[in-house]
Amino acid sequence: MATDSPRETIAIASDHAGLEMRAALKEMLEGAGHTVLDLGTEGPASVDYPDFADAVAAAVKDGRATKGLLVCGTGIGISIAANRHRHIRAALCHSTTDARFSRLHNDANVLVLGARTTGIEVAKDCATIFFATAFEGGRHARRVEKLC
Ligand SMILES: O=C[C@H](O)[C@H](O)[C@H](O)COP(=O)(O)O
Repeated sequence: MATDSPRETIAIASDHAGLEMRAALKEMLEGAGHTVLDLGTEGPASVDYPDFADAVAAAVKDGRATKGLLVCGTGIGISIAANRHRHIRAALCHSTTDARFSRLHNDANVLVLGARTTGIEVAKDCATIFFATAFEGGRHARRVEKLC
């Protein structure tokens, strides 16, 4: 399997539903040597997931982060919001296979997880694989260019 540089600067954010999963993934990613830019939410109060997708998209756009990680209840709403930004390719992943191919074939730059639909151990494995796998390029590059 092709792998990226093992170090990324990752902008992470979640709504209230993703708070605990985000905290666990932050700890894991920092332990693996990545730099994490944590963009909230700060506490358990109910918030709106588009605001957090927008915050991560902005960090990727202005270079504060090389990739992103978003969590909401299902991962669906925050994926929809993130993918409204033309420079974002957000992949909602439920398995390590999703995570691997989202990088290999789609050059996804934001990993999305659902805290109410995916267990924490699968989520950690998805994050490990996503941030360690390089884009394959070749025929996939032509297709990704058409997304912009
Ligand atoms: O796609 C949306 C997300 O799953 C949200 O996390 C979810 O809708 C939040 O629901 P609630 O406000 O009932 O916690």
